[in-house]
Amino acid sequence: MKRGFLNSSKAKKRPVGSPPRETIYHRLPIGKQNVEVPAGYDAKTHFIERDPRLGTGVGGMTITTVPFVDFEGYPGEPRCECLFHAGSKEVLMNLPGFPQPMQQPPTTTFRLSDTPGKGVGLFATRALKTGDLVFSDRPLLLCATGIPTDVPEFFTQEQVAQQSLRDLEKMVGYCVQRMDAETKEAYMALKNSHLEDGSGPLVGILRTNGIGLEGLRPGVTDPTQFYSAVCKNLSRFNHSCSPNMARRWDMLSFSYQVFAVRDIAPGEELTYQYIPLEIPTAYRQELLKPYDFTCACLSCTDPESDARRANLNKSGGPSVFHWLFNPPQADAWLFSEIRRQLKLVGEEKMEATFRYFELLNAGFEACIAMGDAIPSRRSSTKILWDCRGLSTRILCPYRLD
Ligand SMILES: C[S@@+](CC[C@H](N)C(=O)[O-])C[C@H]1O[C@@H](n2cnc3c(N)ncnc32)[C@H](O)[C@@H]1O
Repeated sequence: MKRGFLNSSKAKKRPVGSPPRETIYHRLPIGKQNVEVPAGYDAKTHFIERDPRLGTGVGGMTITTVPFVDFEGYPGEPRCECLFHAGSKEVLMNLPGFPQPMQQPPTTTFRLSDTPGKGVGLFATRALKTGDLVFSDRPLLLCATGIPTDVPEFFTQEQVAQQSLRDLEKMVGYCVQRMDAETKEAYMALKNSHLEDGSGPLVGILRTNGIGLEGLRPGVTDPTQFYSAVCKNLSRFNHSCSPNMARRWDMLSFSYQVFAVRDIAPGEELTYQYIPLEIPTAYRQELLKPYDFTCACLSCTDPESDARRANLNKSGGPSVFHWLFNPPQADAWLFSEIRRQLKLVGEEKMEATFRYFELLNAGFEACIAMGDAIPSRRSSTKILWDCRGLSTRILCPYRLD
């Protein structure tokens, strides 16, 4: 065959009689796959590697390292290899005071250790209090998602997906090549649960360990167009549907900060959520499939758990607005309803969820609305106490800004 034929416009035309491809395949495959893609369709995404002090330029993607220049005054700060969409680098360059060093707790809080049936996990080395900073982690790799793949029209959906995996492997490869030996070793040591679905080895690690990151693309709201961050320690957390950790992204230090959402005893496993927690068990197990394990946490094995979570997730939960207007309720209703729901949060251990954050704030507002600024005057001490300890420090895990 003539060289370059597969990339010619003639070759890209759909053969007569073949069905048109209606939608672009966005979901990457999981499980066992064996999809053949004709050779010759290499990634054509254009990216540039520029002087680290310069921006991305118009329309292009950039491979760069963050912090961009020597991190004066903070030697030894880890570096993150980034594949940036156009505009993301400028977000950081225009951030007053960027970059800042990562905040760390005064003493070590965790160790990595093998966990039966789960691989490596994190364990507390000392007692941790609700709201404590457990560690900060700058990603090893921050990879753009939703990168378009240029394929001929006659490719099936499965072939499009396979080709985008190949293109991504190539681009992650460029980033990994730039890592220093230690960072590369840490990346390659991470778990890969995508061994048979057509992902290459680097993309397999990205898909197993990547954490969605938004806030770096001004004006872009499509979640498939954000970033995936792979971290040295954060990516070692095992999942629980009742996690004891929550994370927030700190743009200035370009790192995730991890907090305890309840008191933790020395030796306890530290866990966080890979998926939303307010949904029923069967749905959670479905969403966990790409990670290739069945969750056997206390909630997943308790037949009463779904009912409790459904009760918590009901719309029109207790709020000052509801108490006043919708329809008006007695004072006692607001506090008793907040307490009833907080009890459910406690039973289900869902302190890492946005629902808990909302309930604490509802309690806080209720105390103010009823003139109860001094906690001991009503039996709302616990609510106020939790508010001060938690909601000021922990942001919703889904809202990273
Ligand atoms: C992000 S990694 C977590 C760290 C991993 N355990 C390791 O050895 O590096 C995700 C992988 O950990 C394992 N895992 C996480 N949570 C688990 C759980 N609750 N039960 C069993 N395996 C789990 C699965 O193999 C999953 O693909």
